[in-house]
Amino acid sequence: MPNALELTDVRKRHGPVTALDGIDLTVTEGETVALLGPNGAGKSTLLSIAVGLLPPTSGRAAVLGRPPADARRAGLLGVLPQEAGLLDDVRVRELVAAVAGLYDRPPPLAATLRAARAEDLADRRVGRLSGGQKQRVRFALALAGDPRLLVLDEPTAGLDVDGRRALWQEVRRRTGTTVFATHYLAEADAYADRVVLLARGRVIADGPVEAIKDLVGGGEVRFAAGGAADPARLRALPGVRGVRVQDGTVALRTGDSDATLRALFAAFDDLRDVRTERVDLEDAFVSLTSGAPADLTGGAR
Ligand SMILES: Nc1ncnc2c1ncn2[C@@H]1O[C@H](COP(=O)(O)OP(=O)(O)OP(=O)(O)O)[C@@H](O)[C@H]1O
Repeated sequence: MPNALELTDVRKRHGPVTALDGIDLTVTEGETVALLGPNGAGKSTLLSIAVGLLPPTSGRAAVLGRPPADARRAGLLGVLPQEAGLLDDVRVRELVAAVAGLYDRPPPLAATLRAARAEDLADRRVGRLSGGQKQRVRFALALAGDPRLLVLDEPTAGLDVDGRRALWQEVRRRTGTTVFATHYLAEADAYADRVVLLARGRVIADGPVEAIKDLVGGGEVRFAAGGAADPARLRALPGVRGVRVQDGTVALRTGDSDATLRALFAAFDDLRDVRTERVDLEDAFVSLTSGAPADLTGGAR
């Protein structure tokens, strides 16, 4: 069975800007994959190439074993691009019906509108809709061919709480493959099986949500350096990824602050000034980009 999505050494240059710098990515059928990364990391460029809306400078993209544009035409691929323009003068029902009409076996229009929570918008003119309502219509267009691969670029942008919940409910309900870009770790956490972390056009980490959460959502445990400042002993504590001793303070980078703290208190009885801090996502991204790629798959991928 072909993979849902396969990118092989994909590079994209815009003049002097390298947007993608050698991306290899395989998504198997049935996976829900979140693409995370700071602004300018290359998420939209990657997704645009994956769905055939942008040609790569070099490398190859395939959707279900076909060139992405073919897969789109065959109704295998549904796309919600970032900031896609919509025709203003038509009614929602006409627009969704016209797009569904491009496919061989589209689901009934009512089902598509319902799935995107756009039924109540059916008779409205697209140009008069609010930003969040337009996003629902874009989602309906992505669902219109009942695709096997759904690619969503920041799908919840502009949606209210109810709209976000409805969108994720629909993604969960579907049996196909979904790849989505988001800035929200919480969305990746709740809805993805796997997270691909991008920075500066490269994949810097790729693995199950829990492993990435540890990596980017870890913390730091600090305390006054005293008898417990032996770095080798500290490095052996559960969760610890790095040890720094500076100006009389020990700082432990950890993927599991609770486990590290428990072991620390059990191992040393002269601890003073113990504090824990969470490392924020942006800090984690910055520190990850300066290091080697993190393989969290145990070589499985
Ligand atoms: N048409 C273009 N011309 C020149 N540079 C571009 C173009 N499109 C993207 N870039 C650059 O490529 C890089 C990757 O951009 P991209 O939009 O893919 O990032 P992103 O991760 O989606 O960012 P964001 O989170 O802000 O949406 C950025 O440096 C961007 O400025």
